Amino acid sequence: MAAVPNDWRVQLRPPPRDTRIKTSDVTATKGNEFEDYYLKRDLLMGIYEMGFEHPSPIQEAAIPVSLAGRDILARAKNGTGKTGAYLIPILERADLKQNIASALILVPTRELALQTAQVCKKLGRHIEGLAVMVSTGGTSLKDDIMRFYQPVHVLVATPGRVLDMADKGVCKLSKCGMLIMDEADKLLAPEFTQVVEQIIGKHMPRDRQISLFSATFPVAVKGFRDRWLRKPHEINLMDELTLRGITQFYAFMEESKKVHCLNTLFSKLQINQSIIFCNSVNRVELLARKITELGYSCFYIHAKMPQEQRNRVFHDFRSGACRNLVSSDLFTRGIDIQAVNVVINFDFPRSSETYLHRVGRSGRFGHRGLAISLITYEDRHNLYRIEQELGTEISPIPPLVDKSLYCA
Ligand SMILES: Nc1ncnc2c1ncn2[C@@H]1O[C@H](COP(=O)(O)OP(=O)(O)OP(=O)(O)O)[C@@H](O)[C@H]1O
Repeated sequence: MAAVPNDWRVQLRPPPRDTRIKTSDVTATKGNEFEDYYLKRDLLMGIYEMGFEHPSPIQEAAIPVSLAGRDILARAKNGTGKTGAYLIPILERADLKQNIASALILVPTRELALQTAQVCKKLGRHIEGLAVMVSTGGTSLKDDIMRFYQPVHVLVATPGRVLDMADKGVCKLSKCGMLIMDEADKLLAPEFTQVVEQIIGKHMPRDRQISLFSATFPVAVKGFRDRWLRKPHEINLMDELTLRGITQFYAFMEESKKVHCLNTLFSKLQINQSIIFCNSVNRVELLARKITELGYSCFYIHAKMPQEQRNRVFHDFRSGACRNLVSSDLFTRGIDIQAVNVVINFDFPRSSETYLHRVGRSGRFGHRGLAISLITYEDRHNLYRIEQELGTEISPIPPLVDKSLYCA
């Protein structure tokens, strides 16, 4: 019997369908299909096998423009599919005939680099010969150098290591015509800007496409945009700032009562997985110890831990080995763990950007989530300011939190 054009779809092995309710942050689409973008079949296969049935709003807005080669400045809410929005065009356009990188994806943390590379490999799993490489600080320089002698088509990296490799002449970016800056505003914070500008100015070809993605674009981004982007196509899908599916509460208390309060939250809430944020490395370790003493399972992670240990914690938490993770702002951006339904600000963040990215670790892809901030007298002005800046309401926590607000 002659093959019907669509029979390749029958052979696909997508994950079980996600039947949970989703908010309009991801469902309010124009009705496009991935097939509308004329993507190669082996890429489409990877997309469907990820369980992506239709493009999300940011994917609809960014994919066609990016395929056309234009610079992009895209702002969309946390967890609404920005990674796919930039990876799909890259995978479509990467030149597999040359053995040096066609695309560079810069991200601010090593864990996010690993996660992004994993998604890239999964989306591209049917693309024959595709080589995706991760290059970050905290790993052996020698191994990285050896790896660069192998073919690489898509490079996911943190800025410092890639500049080091490019300066040494090991990482060749002369034909790298696509640059993505994910969590772009973080990459343009003082500690990164110069490094990023050197990568572009010294090592990338003049004819390059630069795309910036984030949920937050403070004014600091403007200078960079004016210097490096050429008539960027601007996308802003943030008519309101916080995610629709996330319910936000605060609990007012003295500093000394916070651990007791956390204990109560653990016993009362239905936590699938939680991330608990502290404002310093010391406080992360102290709190993790206290939670363990209370008898709850808990991992912790921060940037001062050895990289191997960080990787292990990230991997084990992601695979569900532990219910709670205490973290510094290392995990504030980009980390995508679908099982996290509760975020707790044990320490209240100082900026509205940090608040937004932290609470966005729950409620991924339009699902429901709960964000609870423990507020002391000193935090009261901050709470008010952040509420104003985000135009959102953070209410006092009720004695009983309705489970339907944050459980599937
Ligand atoms: N079209 C789609 N259909 C179904 N699920 C999707 C689709 N696109 C992305 N997802 C899923 O949604 C989740 C969030 O996506 P992603 O991590 O790309 O969000 P993001 O916008 O980059 O978030 P953040 O701003 O926090 O970095 C992921 O688990 C991803 O697999």
